[in-house]
Order: sequence, then C-alpha cells, then structure tokens
Amino acid sequence: MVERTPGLSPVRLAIDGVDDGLVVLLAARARLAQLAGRLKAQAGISGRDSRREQRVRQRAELLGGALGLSPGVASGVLGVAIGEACRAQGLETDLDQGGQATTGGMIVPTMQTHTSSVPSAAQSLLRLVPPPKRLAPLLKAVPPALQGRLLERAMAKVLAGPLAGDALEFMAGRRLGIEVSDLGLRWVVELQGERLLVVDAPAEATVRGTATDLLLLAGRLEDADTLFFQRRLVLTGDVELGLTARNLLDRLPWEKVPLGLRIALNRGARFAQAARSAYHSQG
Ligand SMILES: O=C(O)C(=O)C[C@]1(C(=O)O)C=C[C@@H](O)C=C1
Repeated sequence: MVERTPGLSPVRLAIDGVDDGLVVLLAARARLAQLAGRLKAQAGISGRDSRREQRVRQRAELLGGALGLSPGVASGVLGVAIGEACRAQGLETDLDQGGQATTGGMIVPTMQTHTSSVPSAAQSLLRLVPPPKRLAPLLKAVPPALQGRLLERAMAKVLAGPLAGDALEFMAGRRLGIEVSDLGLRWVVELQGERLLVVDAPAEATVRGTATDLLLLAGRLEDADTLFFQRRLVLTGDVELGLTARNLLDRLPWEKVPLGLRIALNRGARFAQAARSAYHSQG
C-alpha cells in the first residue's frame, strides 16, 4: 500500500503545501498582470509584448537551471502563466504559447517592488501578502528533518566559496544557532569536514532575526553591520563565536554565489521588503 510507505505522508503533506503555494502565486501573478493590462490600456498601449514575454521566460529558464530544473520547465510554466495573464487581459493567447525561450543575451532583473515606485493598486495587492508569522503554522507541517536538509543544501550553495577555502575554519566543531523569530524556525549548524550540517544539539551562539531581515541580508539589500546595529539581527551566547560569524557574513564572497541564486535572493528580498512596508502602511 503506497499510503503506508514510511515517511511518505509528511512528504506528501509538504508537497501539497508547495502546490497550494504555486496556485496562490499563479493567481497573484494573474491579478498583477491584469493591473499591468489596465495601466497599459490607460497609456494607450494594446496587444501583447513579445519581447517582455521572452525576457520573463528567459529569466525563469536561467533561475530554473540554477536550481536544477530540467531545461525548459521553468520557462514552460511561465508560458502557461503568461497565457493566463493574456486571457485575463482579454488578449489573444496563442502567441508563442509553449515555445522555448531563447537563451543567451544579458538578462536584466527588472524587479520594481520598492514601495515608493509601485502604483497604489499594486500596493493594495501587496497588502494581501500575509506577514511571515502567518506562514509559521504552514511551515510547522514541514518535517524538521526535511527543513534541515533544505537548509543544508541552501548553505552548501550560498557558502560554496568559503566552504572550499578556509574562511569557515573557525566553525569547526562549533555549533551556531540560526533563529527565524517570526517563523518560529530554529536550527543549529556545525561544520563537519567541508559541510555545514544541521545538528540536534544546543547552540553555543545564536543569530536571531525575522525572515524578511535575514532575506534582506542574504539578498545583499542590507549589510550585516546595519542589521546588527539596528538590533534587527541579534547575537546571543558565546560572544567570540557570534562576532566571528557576524564578520563572516560581512565578508561573504557574494560574487561567487551562482547568478541565478543571487537573482532569486535579491528578488525574494525586494518582494518581502515591499510586502512588509505595504502591510505596515495599512495602519
Ligand atoms: O508585463 C506586461 O506588460 C504584462 O502585461 C504581463 C505579461 C506577463 O504575463 O508577464 C502579459 C502579457 C504581455 O504580453 C507581457 C507580459
């Protein structure tokens, strides 16, 4: 019986959560595309914009490739999403549907979610994005072992450079806690050989911050110094270990992080920042 396979049901629960997220995001995308359609109509622009569509799909292809998706999958999904956007805008939906995005050429990230530059209708949509703390119960459904493995993989990617050199030597045998306060997540990581592993043991020092602030740090939209100075990131426990970890965060060789991942982190951070400002401005 497939249902009785050990460990399968929590993994399926997590898959269901991701699927729900995909559908929610697709619906949000369709509403934003409707807004884009209205703004263009007001400006007297009509019809599809095939260059923009191609750029959207190229970017997805690049990011998908960097995250290990087979070629064309991310671009194909975006093709479907664009088809839905066109339907929502009352446009022809057969242009370039399902075709491959042509790769090559420089991809320029065009994220414009900074609240000062988004129109008020987009602001109201952003206000619908729940603050991270509301996602905490959903994340609780993801088994801790799976969460740990995902974090290990993310750290292996982001810290590939320092892990290969000796920048993380100070961590050997030391246990550093990472706490995402609003999501109720907490891990303890330890350097074993050339890998940072999530371990089940007490931390000697802990870095604590909200999901948005940690994403802003990872996406390089805020530097560690500012976040610690404003007490948006807080260090507790062994001062020396904590300070060394903090200095490392400041010296991370960002340019060695794969481009697709950098774009994803940067866009995710900008989105979280814009959603947080929109949510707080509700009064
Ligand atoms: O960016 C726009 O102008 C949109 O209308 C959105 C969108 C999309 O779904 O990404 C939809 C149709 C256009 O042909 C190009 C892009």
